[in-house]
Amino acid sequence: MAPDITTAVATAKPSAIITRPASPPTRAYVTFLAGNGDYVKGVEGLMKGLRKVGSKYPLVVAVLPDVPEEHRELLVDQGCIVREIEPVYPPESQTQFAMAYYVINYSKLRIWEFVEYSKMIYLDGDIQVYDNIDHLFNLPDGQFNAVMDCFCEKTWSHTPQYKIGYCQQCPDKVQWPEAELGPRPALYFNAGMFVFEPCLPTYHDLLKTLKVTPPTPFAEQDFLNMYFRDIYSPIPPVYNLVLAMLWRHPENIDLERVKVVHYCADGSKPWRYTGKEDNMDREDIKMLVKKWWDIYDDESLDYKNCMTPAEEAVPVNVQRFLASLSEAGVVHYRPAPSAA
Ligand SMILES: O=c1ccn([C@@H]2O[C@H](COP(=O)(O)OP(=O)(O)O[C@H]3O[C@H](CO)[C@H](O)[C@H](O)[C@H]3O)[C@@H](O)[C@H]2O)c(=O)[nH]1
Ligand SMILES: O[C@H]1[C@H](O)[C@@H](O)[C@H](O)[C@@H](O)[C@H]1O
Ligand SMILES: [Mn+2]
Repeated sequence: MAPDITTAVATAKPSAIITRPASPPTRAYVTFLAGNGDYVKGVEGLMKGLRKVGSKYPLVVAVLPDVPEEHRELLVDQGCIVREIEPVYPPESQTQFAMAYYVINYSKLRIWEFVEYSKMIYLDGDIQVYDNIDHLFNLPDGQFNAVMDCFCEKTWSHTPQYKIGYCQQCPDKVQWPEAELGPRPALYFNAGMFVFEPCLPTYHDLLKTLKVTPPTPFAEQDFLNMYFRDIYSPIPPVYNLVLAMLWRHPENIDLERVKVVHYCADGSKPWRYTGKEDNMDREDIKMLVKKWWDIYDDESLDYKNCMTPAEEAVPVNVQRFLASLSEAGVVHYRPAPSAA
């Protein structure tokens, strides 16, 4: 076993003594926001959810330039760290109609640039956290952790998996026909939630690789699956409940234990919910949509009602100013040192 740091220092030769303590790992949650629509509600809700479960780490929101100032202010007032990112464009020759979709999704790759953090947990804006998941920051470095996806919904109809009824959630139900289709595909994660390490060489390589990779229907999700296939290490579905699992693979889910819910099924975004789309009238869906609203509407979770007296003493405009200096690298300041 490697000696701990105190032993290492005590037994080191004088020339090897560490004079400055190694800085502790810096960690944060990160989400992504594009446009002037209603996804900002999802991000406000997510911030409040992280606070409710007592997360120790801040939430960084990577925003595209088209996010209006009012929305950025709502997020700062809610205790988020807002960071603008440049859009990432897909390789040329793509049909125009899909352009916005690809730009939105590929821009997520910019978060690898946030190297002031050694480890981050990415969460989509349509995710809510119902239990503390800070322990995921302790997963071993050098891996890419995320939850395995399900292939059973119509959104997958373009794939051979869907066509033959194969799903990695129940790989024995329909066997993968190796003879006809070749080796079984690598495990595939949903990219609404993942644990990763920001890193500049990786960031540059991701963008370089993207330039020579034709866009595919699930955009950056397909791309990340391809790029990280060798270090992908699955984590249990409780860390990203893709809602279709409730009706496609109920035997794999214990709803009571679910920590993170991803409102990705068609019609399930709580702030747009009408109950009309397929499966949206299920009792478990109604319960989960209500649970999301309970957090969003809970004023006691608003940042202004949770600040310590010391934090409150710093006016919001000064906090914003400090945050922008921090972003520019002039000072180190976090408007919300923790979500709690
Ligand atoms: O107008 C938009 C659209 C998307 N988003 C951001 O982009 C994320 C991804 O979009 P969705 O959550 O609507 O997409 P899905 O969950 O249906 O999509 C899944 O597939 C996508 C690619 O097809 C991405 O990989 C996404 O992370 C993954 O969860 C959102 O959560 C949100 O954070 C916006 O801010 N504004
Ligand atoms: O991989 C897909 C993709 O992320 C879709 O956008 C989502 O709606 C599906 O549930 C998921 O299986
Ligand atoms: Mn999503």
